Amino acid sequence: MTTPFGARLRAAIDRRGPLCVGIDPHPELLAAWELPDNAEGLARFADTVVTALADRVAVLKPQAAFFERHGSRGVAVLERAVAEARSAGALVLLDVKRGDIGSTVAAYAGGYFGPDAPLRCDAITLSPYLGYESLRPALDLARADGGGAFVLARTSNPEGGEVQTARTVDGTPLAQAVLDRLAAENADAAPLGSFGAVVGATVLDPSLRLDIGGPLLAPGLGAQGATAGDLPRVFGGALGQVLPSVSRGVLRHGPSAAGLRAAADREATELSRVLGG
Ligand SMILES: O=c1ccn([C@@H]2O[C@H](COP(=O)(O)O)[C@@H](O)[C@H]2O)c(=O)[nH]1
Repeated sequence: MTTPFGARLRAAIDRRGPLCVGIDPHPELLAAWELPDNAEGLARFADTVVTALADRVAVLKPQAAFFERHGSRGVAVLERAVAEARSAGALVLLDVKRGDIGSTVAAYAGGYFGPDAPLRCDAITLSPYLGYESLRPALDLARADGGGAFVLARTSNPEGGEVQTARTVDGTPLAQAVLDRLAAENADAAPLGSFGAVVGATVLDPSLRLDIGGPLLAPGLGAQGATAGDLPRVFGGALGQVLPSVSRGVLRHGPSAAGLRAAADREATELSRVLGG
């Protein structure tokens, strides 16, 4: 991939609107779609979402956990879904939240970035809570491959604040320290940096400086209670960098492709109204 992820994401949002839809095959959703809770059900679920949405939303975000719980057959389904979504025109952000010591992070990253990577995708999620620099091998590999990463800063779950509002040795709140590192990562990138932060749409923390020069993935809409109308308050002047993410709020409108498309279109219209573009 020669064009950096940030530029490809900006172009996709300009073309298709600011929406990321998650592919989260929860057991409850498989049941609601009358699919078996096994690799076969998973494959039909993923295929339905990719066929319905990969040609219209900017980003699809498979949640790896729901595939990995089915073992190697689930991971094979994930590999196919990622490849098919990308070839149908969506950017794929694989939600794996990897984080470890640097040498292990390098091994993880080799699975996602590089021409021969089995799960080659456009971007992944990373957890910086073993120390931001432990992520360096993944950030470097992503950059070299024209890929990107979204690093957890202030997550949408209520427990996140226990850790993320704690202060570093120099007194900076941990989430802010992550955001500051990402701003440095994106220095000089235009029109949008390739290294984003995860900041939940459920979180209201006006003290956070969100101007990182890269995208802000905002999960928490729909099932976790946030609405599009909350985004201006949560993101303030950084609203133009926000990539809202919805999983169950769209997926519960399946299994028909028409139902999924209508739900995604409603979300995109509402988000475009709030975010502009
Ligand atoms: O802070 C975070 C980071 C990631 N997620 C993931 O996003 C989706 C949310 O699903 P919904 O059904 O829209 O609630 C899920 O895959 C999470 O693991 C998050 O929610 N919050």
